[in-house]
Amino acid sequence: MQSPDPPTPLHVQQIVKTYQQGTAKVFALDGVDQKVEPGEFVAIMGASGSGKSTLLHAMAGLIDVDEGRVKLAGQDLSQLSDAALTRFRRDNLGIVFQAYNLIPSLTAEDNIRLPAPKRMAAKLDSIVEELLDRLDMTARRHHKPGALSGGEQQRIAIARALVCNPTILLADEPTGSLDSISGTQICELLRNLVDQQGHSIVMVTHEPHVAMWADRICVLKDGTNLAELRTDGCRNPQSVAHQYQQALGGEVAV
Ligand SMILES: Nc1ncnc2c1ncn2[C@@H]1O[C@H](COP(=O)(O)OP(=O)(O)OP(=O)(O)O)[C@@H](O)[C@H]1O
Repeated sequence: MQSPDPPTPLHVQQIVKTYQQGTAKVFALDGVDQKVEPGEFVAIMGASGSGKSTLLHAMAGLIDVDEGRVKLAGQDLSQLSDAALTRFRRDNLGIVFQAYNLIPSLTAEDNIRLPAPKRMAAKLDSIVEELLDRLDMTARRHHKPGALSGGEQQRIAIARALVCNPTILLADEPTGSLDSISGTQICELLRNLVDQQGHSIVMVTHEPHVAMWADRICVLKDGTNLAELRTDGCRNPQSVAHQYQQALGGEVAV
């Protein structure tokens, strides 16, 4: 018998999110759709204020939306209680931030272990070993974040995000605090997670040379889907910048 198809990792349907700014109501998201397939790497681009972070936070269930639905691994997040949502997020979602958000007093290895629930105890050692190896961080496992470079800290943050084997990895400007060499290494690492491990990734970035590592680029404008760009695996920042510029109808530096 054939095994059933895996559920769609992430399906965002017509989501609207407003904020009150003084007397004005701001539509941070105004009817956004997005579907991420298994093993797909999607970048979200857009000008400052276009809604990128709000979309990522809505995808992560970190904020409630006013309208529409966020389905993660087939589960409508609005149907879960707060406690159930917290558990569901831990088991199905990995999140990586620009600022790494590691606990300074814990070693690299203990930061990776942090999100794992008790029921994983028996297999946690081997999972952590494998993550340290896969992310080339075994030699640095006993160091605290303050003794690691930015790129190394981000590797540990990615390992921590993967420790529960999530359905999807969300990354908010993961290279934003890194020099270009470390940033490229993190992009290569994310790409390998998709190509070699079959992970699904959504990454917010405003940089064409980072977005080019994705399979597909969703361009937001004023909280709406403006365009979908395909990278076709050619890793060409000029081509991405050109398509992005055309979509926005303005100048974008590479
Ligand atoms: N907590 C909040 N309260 C009020 N307004 C908010 C809040 N968060 C976001 N906004 C507004 O929603 C809109 C979208 O913001 P968002 O941070 O999602 O944009 P962005 O594309 O991520 O921007 P940037 O690239 O500058 O980070 C902006 O107009 C912003 O001012």
